[in-house]
Amino acid sequence: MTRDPSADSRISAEDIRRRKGGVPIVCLTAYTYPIARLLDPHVDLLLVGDSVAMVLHGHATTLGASLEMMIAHGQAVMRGSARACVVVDMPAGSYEASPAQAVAAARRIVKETGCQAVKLEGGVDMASRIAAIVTEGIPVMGHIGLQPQSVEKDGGYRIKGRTQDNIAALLSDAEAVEEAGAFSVVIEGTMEAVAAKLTRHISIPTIGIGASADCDGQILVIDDMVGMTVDRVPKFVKEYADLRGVIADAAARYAAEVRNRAFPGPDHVFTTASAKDKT
Ligand SMILES: Nc1nc(=O)c2c([nH]1)NC[C@@H]1CN(c3ccc(C(=O)N[C@@H](CCC(=O)O)C(=O)O)cc3)CN21
Ligand SMILES: CC(C)C(=O)C(=O)O
Ligand SMILES: [Mg+2]
Repeated sequence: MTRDPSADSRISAEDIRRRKGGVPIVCLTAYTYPIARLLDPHVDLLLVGDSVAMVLHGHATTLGASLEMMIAHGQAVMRGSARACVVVDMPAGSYEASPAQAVAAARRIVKETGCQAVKLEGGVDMASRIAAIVTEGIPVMGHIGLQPQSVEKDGGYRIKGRTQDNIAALLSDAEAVEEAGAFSVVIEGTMEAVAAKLTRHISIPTIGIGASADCDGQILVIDDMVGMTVDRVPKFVKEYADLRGVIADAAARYAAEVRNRAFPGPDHVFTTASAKDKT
């Protein structure tokens, strides 16, 4: 049940673009209908990240995400959100080959999910893909710095902007993404001072993750933020809740009550004496 998909009350990519330098833009990932329902009132932007392949599907890296996977989760998030700008990650292998491949994948994502924008990883090297998608009328969010889809090429998740060469490359990437027409850009896993410098250097909003409080907005993976991630969480994550603990405790109490026959109790079964049956 998509809530009012045509309503212009939904935050657009252009609305996000206009928020450069203003109140920080609040972003989180979302992969499912119930989480989209819960987060939508609190955030400006929901990202259906390809991190879904790791966080929900148990793949070792985001390279396990497919176009079909991203579309299925994008549809679920759109059904649960009414207000946020919804952005869907383009998975590895769906846009690198050519601008034409990128346009075909972006069109399919938007057509099948109704999302507001797509995101892809890369700077100077992927600027032609961004420009081609934007020309089709589909807003694009960039993603520079630490690019998880390049984890095999980089030999791990390495923080960027530690050397002068690296800083110059990041500045070129930020410029290229802006010039290609992106409405905003994620800056992931960079030295703090570099993220702040990139934010001042370009006129589109920067969304930081493991970056800097001086970015124009912040994003985290929802499961990390609520303490649901079972694998090691990156250093930059702040856990605002302990859902692992809440779920483990609930499972332990349920298991004990099933074993000692305390569950189901009188309120959880149908008998002629129970009020529930009189409806
Ligand atoms: N659950 C989850 N949350 C994330 O934020 C996230 C993922 N998964 N998977 C894809 C990427 C990978 N992320 C990461 C993971 C680790 C570091 C990190 O701590 N890097 C250290 C160690 C590098 C190394 O081992 O070589 C660094 O100093 O670079 C950074 C970003 C962020 N992304
Ligand atoms: C964390 C963000 C930026 C992301 O790309 C993802 O979740 O896939
Ligand atoms: Mg991603």
